[in-house]
Amino acid sequence: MTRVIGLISGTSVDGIDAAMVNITGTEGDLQVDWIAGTTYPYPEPLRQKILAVCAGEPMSMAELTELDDAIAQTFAHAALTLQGDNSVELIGSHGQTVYHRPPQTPQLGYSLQLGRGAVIAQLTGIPTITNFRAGDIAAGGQGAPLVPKVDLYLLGDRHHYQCVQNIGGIGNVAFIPPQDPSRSPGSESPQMLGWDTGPGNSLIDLAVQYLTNGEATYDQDGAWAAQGVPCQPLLDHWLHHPFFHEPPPKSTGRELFGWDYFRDCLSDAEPYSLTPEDLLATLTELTVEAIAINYRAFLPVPPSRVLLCGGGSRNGYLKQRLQQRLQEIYGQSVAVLTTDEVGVNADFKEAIAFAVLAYWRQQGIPGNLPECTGAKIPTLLGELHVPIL
Ligand SMILES: Nc1ncnc2c1ncn2[C@@H]1O[C@H](COP(=O)(O)OP(=O)(O)OP(=O)(O)O)[C@@H](O)[C@H]1O
Ligand SMILES: CC(=O)N[C@H]1[C@@H]2OC[C@@H](O2)[C@@H](O)[C@@H]1O[C@H](C)C(=O)O
Repeated sequence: MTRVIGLISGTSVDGIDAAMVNITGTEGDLQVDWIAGTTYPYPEPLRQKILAVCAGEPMSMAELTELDDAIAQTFAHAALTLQGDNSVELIGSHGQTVYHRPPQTPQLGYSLQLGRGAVIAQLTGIPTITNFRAGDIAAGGQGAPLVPKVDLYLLGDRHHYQCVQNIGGIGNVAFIPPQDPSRSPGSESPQMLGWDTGPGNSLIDLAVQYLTNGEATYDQDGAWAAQGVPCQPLLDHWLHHPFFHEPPPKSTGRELFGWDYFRDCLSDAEPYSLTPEDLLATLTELTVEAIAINYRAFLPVPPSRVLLCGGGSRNGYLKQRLQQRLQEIYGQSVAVLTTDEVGVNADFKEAIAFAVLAYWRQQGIPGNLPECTGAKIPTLLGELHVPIL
């Protein structure tokens, strides 16, 4: 058994999710037992700097290195706070994505996560694995999504065609066909798939901040959007965005669905004189429709159930709209649950996944799935930093 802490701050930049778990087994026999989790907020000035650099604001190398170390120190504190009196053998730290560029043949992708591992290892005294995306990218992959292989072993089911749908700042899906070991060798099952579906909460959050002058950061439970009506012509216009129609493998980030895109949305919306409620309903519908379009175009069979995770799984209005939309496109009811309902904490699944990816790195097991990232081969993910005692 290995006790591991997984750390991540995602594209919402809402704080560091830290999960402490006990891990045994390898792949098919992987067992992850939950011990504790916490979300450790960034100090507000640090959060603002991260959002600024994500929005493309210029920064000197000196400022960038300061930011890198400030993030590493905050991640280390999050790990130490969660660790308490427990003995922890390994940390898997995703870090903070500040830039993500998907590959464009012949150019490789590039993905930059800040919070350097040597500092985290030194401050915590715990071996730390970081920089998980680089190995997949060097093998020609998108470097994302990396969580699907963990989803496969934690959430794979004998009978269901499942979609594990993360709705963070950005949305991503892992499509997992039934994992029935008794299936006869000749009876081919569709392969596992995974890709980014487009905006998750990023545009909804930006709209709430814009509409409240920064007083609020998100639409709790979707209560504000639920009072509005989506503007169909505007939605149809936004859905022409090529990312929604690009076949997988594909990945994205705040570079595509951040402030600049939101400003374009606002100017597109001007002729319709929408109320705040209608604007939020339309942006929420964009997230729903992006998921539905991607499923309809790229899944080989309809999912029999969808397991939601990430903060968007707490948005009751969004969840209800997704269920209705999937029923409309497939002409049959599709169960939409949260991963909590099948035993995996929906708020901490990504943090748990980076604990598992670190554990796999230590065991010499590849963490990527080429069918999801487009990498040429399965590769070891991450770099090990050992504290100097
Ligand atoms: N109760 C809630 N109601 C509605 N939305 C919520 C609720 N709780 C969280 N959210 C949304 O979830 C977002 C955070 O989600 P999450 O932490 O999964 O994103 P992330 O991990 O930063 O992003 P990514 O998965 O893209 O890296 C918040 O910014 C907010 O929009
Ligand atoms: C570059 C980057 O940080 N991408 C994230 C982001 O957040 C959601 C989506 O875009 C996802 O594919 C990816 O993270 C998750 C943890 C992944 O790699 O599976």
